[in-house]
Amino acid sequence: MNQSISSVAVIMPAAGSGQRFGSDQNKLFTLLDGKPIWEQTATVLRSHRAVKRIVMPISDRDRDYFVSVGAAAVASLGIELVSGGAQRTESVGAGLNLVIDDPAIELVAVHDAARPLVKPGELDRVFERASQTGAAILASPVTATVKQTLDEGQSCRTIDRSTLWLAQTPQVFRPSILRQAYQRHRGRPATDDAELVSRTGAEVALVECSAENIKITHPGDLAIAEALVNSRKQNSKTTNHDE
Ligand SMILES: Nc1ccn([C@@H]2O[C@H](COP(=O)(O)OP(=O)(O)OP(=O)(O)O)[C@@H](O)[C@H]2O)c(=O)n1
Ligand SMILES: C[C@](O)(CO)[C@H](O)COP(=O)(O)O
Repeated sequence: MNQSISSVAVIMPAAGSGQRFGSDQNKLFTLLDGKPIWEQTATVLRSHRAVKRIVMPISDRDRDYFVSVGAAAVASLGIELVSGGAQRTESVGAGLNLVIDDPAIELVAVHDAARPLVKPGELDRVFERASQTGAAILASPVTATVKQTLDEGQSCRTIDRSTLWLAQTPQVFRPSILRQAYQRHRGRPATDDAELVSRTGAEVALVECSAENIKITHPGDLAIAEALVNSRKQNSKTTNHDE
C-alpha cells in the first residue's frame, strides 16, 4: 500500500433501525463469531495502521447499551460516540462535524457498521485511490442478469450489466470534498455518501472489491457472514487471505 497515507478518520454509522433485519433491538448487537457485529467491524478498522480515529454515530435509543454493555469495547477500540439521526446522511453528517476540523486528518472514510467483512487489503486499495483522486468507493460488479420493468411485471427488458456496480463501503474522501457535499445537501434522499459528492460535480472512482463485503441487512445475511468468517478461519491456516 501507499505508505504515505498515515491519517484516516473513519465515520462508522451505527444509528440505523435495522427494520429489514427484523430484530427487536439494533441488528448490530447481534453476535457474529462471538462478538457484536459493530465490534467486529470496528476491530477490522482499528487494525489498519492509517486509521487514527473512529467516530460512531449511534441512536439515542441505543446510548444506554453503548455506555454499559458496549462500554469496554468502545473504550478499547478508541471509538468516539456521537448522536446520529433518522436518516443515514444525518448520522454521517453528525460524525463529520466531529472530524472535519482535525488538521491531522488526510482522508475521511465512511464505513457501515453493518459491514464487518471488509478485508484489510480492500482498505489499503480504497485509501490509496482516494488519496490520488479525492474520492473513491469500494464496489463490486453486477454479475446477474438484470431486468427492468416499467409496468409492474407485465413486461421487462434486460439492462446491460457491464456498466453496473454495487456500491459498498468504505467510501473515502478528501475532507474538503465531503464537507462541500454535506454543506450543499438539502435533504434530498441519498442512500450513500458518494451520491452527495457526485451531486457537487466531483468524480468518484470505483475500486473493485470482493462481493464478500456484504452489509448485514436481512436475517439470512447473518448465516452468510458466519459461513464466510468460518471459511476465512480455515483458509488462514494455510494462506494469507487479506486480499
Ligand atoms: N439513520 C441511520 C440509518 C442507518 N445508519 C447506519 O448505516 C448503516 C447502513 O444502514 P442499513 O443497515 O442499510 O440501514 P438500517 O437503518 O440499519 O436498516 P433498515 O434500512 O433495514 O431499517 C448501518 O450500519 C446503520 O446502522 C445510521 O447510522 N443512521
Ligand atoms: C452506503 C451503502 O452501504 C451502499 O450500499 C448503503 O448503506 C446502502 O443502503 P441500502 O438502503 O441498503 O442500499
